[in-house]
Amino acid sequence: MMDSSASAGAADFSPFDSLLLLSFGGPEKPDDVLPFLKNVTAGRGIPDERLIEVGEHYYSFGGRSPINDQNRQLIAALEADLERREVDVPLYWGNRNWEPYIDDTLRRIHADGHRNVGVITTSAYSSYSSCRQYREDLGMALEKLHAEGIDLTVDKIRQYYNHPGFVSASADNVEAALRAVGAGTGTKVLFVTHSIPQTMQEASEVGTPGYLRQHEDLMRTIISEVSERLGRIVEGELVFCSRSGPPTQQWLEPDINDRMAELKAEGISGVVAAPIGFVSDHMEVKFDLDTEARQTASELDLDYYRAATVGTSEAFVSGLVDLLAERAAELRGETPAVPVGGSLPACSPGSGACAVDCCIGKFDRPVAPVWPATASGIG
Ligand SMILES: CC1=C(CCC(=O)O)c2cc3nc(cc4[nH]c(cc5[nH]c(cc1n2)c(C)c5CCC(=O)O)c(CCC(=O)O)c4C)C(CCC(=O)O)=C3C
Ligand SMILES: [Fe+2]
Repeated sequence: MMDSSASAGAADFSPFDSLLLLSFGGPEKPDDVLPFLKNVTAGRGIPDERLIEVGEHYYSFGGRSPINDQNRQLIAALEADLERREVDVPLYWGNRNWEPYIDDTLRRIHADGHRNVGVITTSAYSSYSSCRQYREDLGMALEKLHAEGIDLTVDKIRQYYNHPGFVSASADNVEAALRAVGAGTGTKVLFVTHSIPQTMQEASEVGTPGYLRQHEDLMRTIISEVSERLGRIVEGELVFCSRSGPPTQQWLEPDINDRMAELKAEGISGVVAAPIGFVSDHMEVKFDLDTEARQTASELDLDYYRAATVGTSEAFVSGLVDLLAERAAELRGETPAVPVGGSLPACSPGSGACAVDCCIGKFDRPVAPVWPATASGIG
């Protein structure tokens, strides 16, 4: 664990004079659903039928995604942690797809007199959707603001799937779930994440170990940690949810529903779904896991239990603040400890190795922060 520096007075967050939680965003009321979905899918080639279907998921929850309230809670938890460390740097909130939009928030940050923003995103892994696209969002917002005569500097923490805070919070959740179901043999842990197109998976392998290997690494770390804590071998595998895109396009498989049917046929009696791909119980978790996969399990007569997401757990939240402190120290030219749990190295910028063209998308868009490619090439 990193030293939180709490006892040694205020932790040094310079050069950051402001912080930003950058997230996906979601609708707050039924009228928001369609404009939100248009924002998400602009230029992404998602079939209309899929959009209508996903719109229904939101309407069945009153047209309100849980994600915004969860981010408000995460902000409150981060602020409490910063206060404990006597760090007097304000934390703001911006989203890719819904209010408060990133450019509006950056404008506010500037108007409040701040110039150097430290960013946390709500995505733990490397891929276009979960890392680079946020850098593009920042890059495009900065370009827009620059045209208005407003200039800011942004930097962000590394992808944190293997940061000890995220790893231990995730392991705690799997352990708690297995204790709750009192499972012995015959129960399997299905580690669940968002499916992505095969092409996006391949792009993620250019400058990092890749989306898939990162999940597998965390899964193995959790399995060995929880097996040790429970004193028995935990069985688990990686499955996917929330596939979209046209059927002709290859996405990561197996889908959790398909895999549960096979496992039932193989004699498995129950599953624990552990959503390691998501940091809170947003719509993918509430609909794809708690509604759809639970229903599939019930039809298959398979016991089903969903493990918690990291949410606002202490280990996760203080890990994020440690990551901000780590990045701030790097920007001051220091070489802070870059702790990892698992067998893969720290992701950029902790290792300084994220290539400029890492996880490149299909558009030629500016990115911020811009990290130079390094000789090692692997982050
Ligand atoms: C890797 C990944 C994460 C995890 C990392 C992260 O958290 O960032 C994630 C999170 C989320 N995805 C979300 C919602 C949606 N994602 C969609 C579409 C897509 N997601 C993709 C990937 C990911 N998505 C991809 C490759 C697409 C296809 C379109 C494209 O290539 O961009 C669509 C369009 C309809 C559909 O096709 O499902 C929606 C509505 C919400 C908000 C939930 C809420 O409202 O509570 C969250 C947190
Ligand atoms: Fe998504």
